[in-house]
Amino acid sequence: MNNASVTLRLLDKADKEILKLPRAVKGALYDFQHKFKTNPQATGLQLKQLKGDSRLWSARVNDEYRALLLRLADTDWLIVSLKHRKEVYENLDRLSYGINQVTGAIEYVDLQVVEESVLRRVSPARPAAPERPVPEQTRPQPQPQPQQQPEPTRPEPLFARFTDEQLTDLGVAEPLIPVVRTLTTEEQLLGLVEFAPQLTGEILLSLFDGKSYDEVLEQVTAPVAAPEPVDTEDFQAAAERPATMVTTTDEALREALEGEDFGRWKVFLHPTQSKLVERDYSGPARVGGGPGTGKTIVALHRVKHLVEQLPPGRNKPVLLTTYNKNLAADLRTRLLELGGEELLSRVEISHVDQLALRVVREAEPGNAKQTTDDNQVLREWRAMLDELGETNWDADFLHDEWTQVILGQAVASRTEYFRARRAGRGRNIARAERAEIWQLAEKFTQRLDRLGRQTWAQVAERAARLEMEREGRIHAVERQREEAGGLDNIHLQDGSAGRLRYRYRHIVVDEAQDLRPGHWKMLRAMVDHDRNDIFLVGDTHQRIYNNQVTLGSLGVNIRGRSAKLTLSYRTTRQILGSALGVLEGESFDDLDGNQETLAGYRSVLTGAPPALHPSQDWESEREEIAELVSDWNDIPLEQIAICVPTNAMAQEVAFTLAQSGIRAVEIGPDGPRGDEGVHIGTMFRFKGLEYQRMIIAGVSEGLVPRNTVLGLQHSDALRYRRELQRARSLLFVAATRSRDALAVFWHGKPSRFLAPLLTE
Ligand SMILES: Nc1ncnc2c1ncn2[C@@H]1O[C@H](COP(=O)(O)OP(=O)(O)OP(=O)(O)O)[C@@H](O)[C@H]1O
Repeated sequence: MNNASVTLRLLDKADKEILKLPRAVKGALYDFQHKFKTNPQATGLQLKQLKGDSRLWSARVNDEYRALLLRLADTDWLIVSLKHRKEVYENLDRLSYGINQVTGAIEYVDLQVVEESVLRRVSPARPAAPERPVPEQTRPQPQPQPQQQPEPTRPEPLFARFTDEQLTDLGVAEPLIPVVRTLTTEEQLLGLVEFAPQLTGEILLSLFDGKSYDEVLEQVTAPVAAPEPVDTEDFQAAAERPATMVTTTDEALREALEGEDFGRWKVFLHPTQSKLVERDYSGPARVGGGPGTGKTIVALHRVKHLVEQLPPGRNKPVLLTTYNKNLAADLRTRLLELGGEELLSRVEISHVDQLALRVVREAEPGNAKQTTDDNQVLREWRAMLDELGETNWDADFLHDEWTQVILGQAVASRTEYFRARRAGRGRNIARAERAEIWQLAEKFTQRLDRLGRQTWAQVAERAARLEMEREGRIHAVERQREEAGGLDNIHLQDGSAGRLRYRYRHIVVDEAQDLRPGHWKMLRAMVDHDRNDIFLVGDTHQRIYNNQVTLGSLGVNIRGRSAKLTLSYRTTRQILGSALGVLEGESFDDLDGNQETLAGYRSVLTGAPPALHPSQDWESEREEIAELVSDWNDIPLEQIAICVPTNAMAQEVAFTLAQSGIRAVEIGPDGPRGDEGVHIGTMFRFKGLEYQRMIIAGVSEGLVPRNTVLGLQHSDALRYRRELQRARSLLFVAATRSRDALAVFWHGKPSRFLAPLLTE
């Protein structure tokens, strides 16, 4: 045996066993992997084949513990479990392993562990359906109710309507079928899911939640099915498939064995995630998917993958960008965790406005304008309209029109504006009205100029123009080179042009749904049209700013390179069902003018349904919130967040909490303004964030959506619809931030968006 090249890997779920072990055993395991890789045959390791079995081996970790290993090939080993010495050698038939015939993944099951987990959950009095009904999308099939008779009949098994063959065709691990047949309650099913291979859990929960066989086949199985026929004897080929979730590098193995804070996201990507990370795309690619499906995780791994393909160097040819400063800081932290300083040193991380501002400053070093946020700009619009005595147009409308149509499409003249497309902008506007708007927009631009201010939309638009001009110069140089017959013998007219290159080789964008058209044009011009040029992740259901774009029209052609993640790693099935209810009836785009749905969006995590808290008035609501936060004293305050409709309400909640002695920090545009305390902010601030428990407060009619939105219903029906959708998306984002618990508060009349939750 060639000891120098021993491969040792860890199968997913074995890490969960390891996490539960005493610290000393983990330490021993760490030493074990080192010794094993040096020489598996070393006597101290007592490597031996388990009786009657060709692939399953055991090795000594310490006096008490043994590692169970699958021998994939001569020098290729896979740790599948870690057990107490006494548990390893009895009843070996219970240890089952094989290659899933649908996905080609290696699966390992300890039937005894699964059976015990199911038995622990036996609770005969409980019906099979979840404790509380959930909305239609995730509603389980009607289940038989327990009989009222003194002699209860046995409840029907959960999966009686499916044949064994159907279950295995979907990808359920074959050795588990007999146990699956015994399940009669949701609790038991959850017991099985805990120790079953990942796919088995996903399939069974989807069926349990009411999805049809065909839906599960399409949404759960097909995305992970092996593209080629599966050889169920070829373990080494199976180990290389994305469907087999294993550690692939020594470092990842060490981390998984070591880590108290071991991040599974760093190592065990879902097969659908890893395929997207590793794919070679012929041009810009997009990954969509509901909240918590790991889009950011995929973006981070994609960056790592791209960096690994780069030739050695010291520059930063990869740009990772997102919507705001806070999220960019978070990306930096996580990228560092994923790949250390070495990875970070090849990646530029900037939020997109910062990037645009840098481009503008670089081109106009004298530009000392102050950049103003949307609220200030709106105030300025109002002030101008007041001064002009203008009552035909309201500030919000003009601001949106200026930002989205005039700046968004880089409209440069009145004539161009007459012709500009106003798709999705609400009511039609006649030519004479356009002339009025154009004049007001010009006045407003001059006013800002005089004040020495600029808006972020102006910066984005300016940066886009500058970058496009720059790209034009790059093309001109290339043409010169070609005409001169090569690089060496050319005489460049512009001395600087020789150094002029695209700024990046690859661009990765998170939170893509909220970028402005100007941002896209700028990014497009920063990278050559080449393989793997732009990779963007985002979810239009979470679009909370009015920046609807059609990427194709901005030069970012994602057609044919669009994919979707559907398994939530954050939100429980209960919260997910309620959150989907909030979006009911709306339709969403795919960033490229087509429709996008959340079909297949699911979770295997289970928890309590959202708690609903009606209150008399705002004051009592705040007091009840303070009480709930005091009750949640089993977790750090920073893991709790409170989300409210307005800034004023955020301050009021913070005040009430302070009176109860609870520390709180507000989340500003750049993130939390302090380290300690419950996080409080408006719904806008929670984009991309995640908390253990979440309170959404003030979900009252008139606040969510705002009265001003409701007022548009008769004056501007299209804009009303759009604003209503945006308000729904805001609530959807807020509701999907929590991992464990969600509490919804309101006073007076509940928001119309809560109707699906209240009628259950
Ligand atoms: N393969 C994985 N293994 C373990 N955890 C994962 C995995 N993928 C994602 N997660 C976890 O799920 C959570 C959500 O991931 P992430 O933030 O990437 O989702 P997202 O799709 O970007 O969410 P949102 O759209 O709500 O911002 C995070 O806690 C992340 O660590």
